[in-house]
Amino acid sequence: MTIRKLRFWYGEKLALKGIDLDLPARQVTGLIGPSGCGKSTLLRVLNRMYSLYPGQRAEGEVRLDGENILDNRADLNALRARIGMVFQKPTPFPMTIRENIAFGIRLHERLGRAEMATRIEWALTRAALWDEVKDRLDTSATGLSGGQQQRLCIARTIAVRPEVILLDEPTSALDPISTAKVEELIDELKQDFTIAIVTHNMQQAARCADQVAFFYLGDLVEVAPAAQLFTAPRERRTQDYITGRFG
Ligand SMILES: Nc1ncnc2c1ncn2[C@@H]1O[C@H](COP(=O)(O)OP(=O)(O)OP(=O)(O)O)[C@@H](O)[C@H]1O
Repeated sequence: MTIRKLRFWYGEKLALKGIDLDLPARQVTGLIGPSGCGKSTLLRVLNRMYSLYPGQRAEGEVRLDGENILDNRADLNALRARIGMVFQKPTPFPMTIRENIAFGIRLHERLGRAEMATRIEWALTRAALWDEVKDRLDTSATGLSGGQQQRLCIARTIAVRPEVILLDEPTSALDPISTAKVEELIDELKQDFTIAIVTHNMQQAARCADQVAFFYLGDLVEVAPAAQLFTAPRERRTQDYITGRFG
């Protein structure tokens, strides 16, 4: 995914001021920066979520396999299958574990019963949840722990086989053990998916991300391989942020 000259407005307010960033295939890109710098806004642009809100608009290019997804002619339903999103708080639907996965698949594909069962098992296995839920697929997803619910949301996202997965602070509501599981999962998923993760946790960015992008007040200040950004940042503002001088 390539982002070029991306500007984004909430009404009159310019929230992204001209972003150029590549999300390399099968790598994890960490998005960091102080509160309000535009990280979540960027994710909302990348899956066109803003289109639901009048007064919000984007300018520039976000290309996925060559197609500019900001183009008004882009098919939003198809796009949401290609670009999945996982939010900060686990958001299982109030239905069974099986139905949580099947629901999203049905929006995009018609699968026979056996194929559906295979796809559900595949998604739950890839999300490292299958062993914990295989005997309770027809019970309510709301009975799962927070960490399990978040892995269910990841399973629901990958079940439609997207190309890109956007994660908005996916572990901020989880305990350390569940966080470690989700981080392991991210590492595993990057073999097949292009991943962007917003995080406030710099250790998490250092652990999970191949490259890290530092945002400040709507600008992309610096992007570099994680090891470099955290040990030898080029920009003073990055240095100040990672050493805790602000934010
Ligand atoms: N719905 C909205 N209407 C107007 N301005 C908004 C809206 N949502 C966000 N903003 C503004 O856009 C800017 C970027 O916000 P955004 O939520 O993307 O930041 P963030 O880096 O994700 O912050 P946080 O780390 O706190 O989640 C902020 O100045 C914010 O106040």
